[in-house]
Amino acid sequence: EIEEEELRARTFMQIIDSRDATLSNKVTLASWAYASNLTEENLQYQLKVSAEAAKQIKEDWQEIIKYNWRVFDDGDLKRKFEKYSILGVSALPEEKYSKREKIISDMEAVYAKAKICDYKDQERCDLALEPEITRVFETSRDPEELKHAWVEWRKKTRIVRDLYKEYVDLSNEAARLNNFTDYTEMWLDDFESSDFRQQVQKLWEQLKPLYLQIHAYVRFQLRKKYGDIVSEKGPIPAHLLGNMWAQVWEHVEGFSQPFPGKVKLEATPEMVKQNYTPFKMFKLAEEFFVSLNLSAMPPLFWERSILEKPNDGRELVCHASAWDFYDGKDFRIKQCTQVNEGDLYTAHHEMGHIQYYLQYKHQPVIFRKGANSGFHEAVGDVMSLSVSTTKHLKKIGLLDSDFTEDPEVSINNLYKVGLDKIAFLPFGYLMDLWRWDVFSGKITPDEYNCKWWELREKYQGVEPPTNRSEEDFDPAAKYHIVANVPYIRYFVSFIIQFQFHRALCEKADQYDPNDPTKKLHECDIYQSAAAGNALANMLQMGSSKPWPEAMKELTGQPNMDAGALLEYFDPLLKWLKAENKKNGAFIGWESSNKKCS
Ligand SMILES: C=C(C[SeH])C(=O)N1CCC[C@H]1C(=O)O
Ligand SMILES: [Zn+2]
Repeated sequence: EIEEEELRARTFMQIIDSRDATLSNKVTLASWAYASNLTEENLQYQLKVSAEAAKQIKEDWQEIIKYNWRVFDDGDLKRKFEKYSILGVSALPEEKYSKREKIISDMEAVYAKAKICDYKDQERCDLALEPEITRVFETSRDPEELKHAWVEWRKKTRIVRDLYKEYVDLSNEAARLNNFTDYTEMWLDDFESSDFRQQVQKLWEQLKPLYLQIHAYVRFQLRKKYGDIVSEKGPIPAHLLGNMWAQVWEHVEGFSQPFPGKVKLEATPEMVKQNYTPFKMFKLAEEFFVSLNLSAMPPLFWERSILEKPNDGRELVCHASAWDFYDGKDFRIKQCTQVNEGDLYTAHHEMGHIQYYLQYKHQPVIFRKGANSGFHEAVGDVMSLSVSTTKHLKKIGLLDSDFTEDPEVSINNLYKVGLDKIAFLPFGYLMDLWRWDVFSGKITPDEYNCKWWELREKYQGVEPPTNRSEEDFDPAAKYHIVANVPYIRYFVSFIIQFQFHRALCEKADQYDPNDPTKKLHECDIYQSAAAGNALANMLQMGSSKPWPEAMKELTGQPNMDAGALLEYFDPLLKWLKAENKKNGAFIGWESSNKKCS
């Protein structure tokens, strides 16, 4: 009677799948409505729809667990039941479920609506994170102005500290109702690898020497520019690195290029000169995907996406995001796009999510996810690795027409990419190192902030511009913390995207380890259908198979491997080591003299 039960189970799964599609569409529409217009009415509607969905999911789950799915023959059917048998946060009793949903929505709204006063004009107090405060970090070279923005933003976002503690407790309660030890274990279940944390720790250890070199070089350059506020051997003051969270450092490139005096490697002036608009930026991104024989954006994408910040006075979540509405037709991006190079790469990043949605839209809903969440974050960045090459930027007319390649310019560009990709690694790691310990109880609420700064110093070698205390709650200054979005996916992405890039560059005949004229960091896969087809074959799998099988499908081997990133940046590592030696730059950092109490 196993066969008979398996037949019934197959029919039942089809019913569950279509029910899941309808429900997911409704929940996503309500969530989009609120995120795009943060009114009380839209919040109430989102909470109502979310509560109803949780109720329905719990009812379906009662049915699902009645099947003896562990002994089924059909692996595909088994995998569906295995995934549906984990109820998730819907396991919470209704009022606790809604309480937790409201807490997350409220924390996200605080972040989205937060405003600070202008350093130069204290009367003007309407500066939002995007675009105003972001622009200060990218353009100001006044340490006092940067410190003001850094401190004031954190004063406005730390007010969620008590909400966050409740969110942690409710999330752990939900995890335990799913037979996980805590919410950390529930998050990590996604990676389907029992030793995932060890794998990630080992990857960081392989990458740390490269990070130490770029950290030492950047600190040396910042000390030259800003003087003694940057110590010779201590951590780097976080407000001087061109980014609110010091997570990417490309905005210090202008005054720290390995070979100064070379042509500027920035596309922004050309974009402005050529009257680029956000729409044109996304059209350019689409054209890159189509050139690889991948899918164009469907009509609804252009009709329903929000590609620039609305100027009708509404409040909305500006943090860039890509949305799947689970009906095979409606896919959207919401991004408060500015016309600059960084946002052009973000546009490619977000469109990478949409491409993944399009490639797996034929899958049952339960498999319409990345092979793991790091895969989803990597797709768009793989495109940007090609787009950001000087040869590509020149090809699309975004570099000076009289631009000429030479080995020093190549190092300058590799350095610029490194200020994004290498600098990011410890931040991408420590975000969830902190949260894993918070959910597991190793970090208690009375030490939330000072443990955060311990990790920021230990892994990233940065320090706050002023002393901190437990009055502060600096993790909440970062979107993903208040929005309940895991982060280790980005650390994974920044490693595997180089494995994907290397595989695609070989397919595009743009890279050959034995041919010095086909270097990995100069590869541009543009217009290679061979590369695009190989990528599509992997993307179409969705999460229907464990991620090592998807990794093997594209790269020929099943593991995460730092080797591709190290190979890509090897010429830069050689240059940095020599330069740091020549400058007598201190490698690593001594403990900070800033206090947290
Ligand atoms: C662009 C997105 C939306 Se999925 C993002 O959150 N990213 C992309 C890179 C890292 C991380 C961040 O901004 O912190
Ligand atoms: Zn993303």
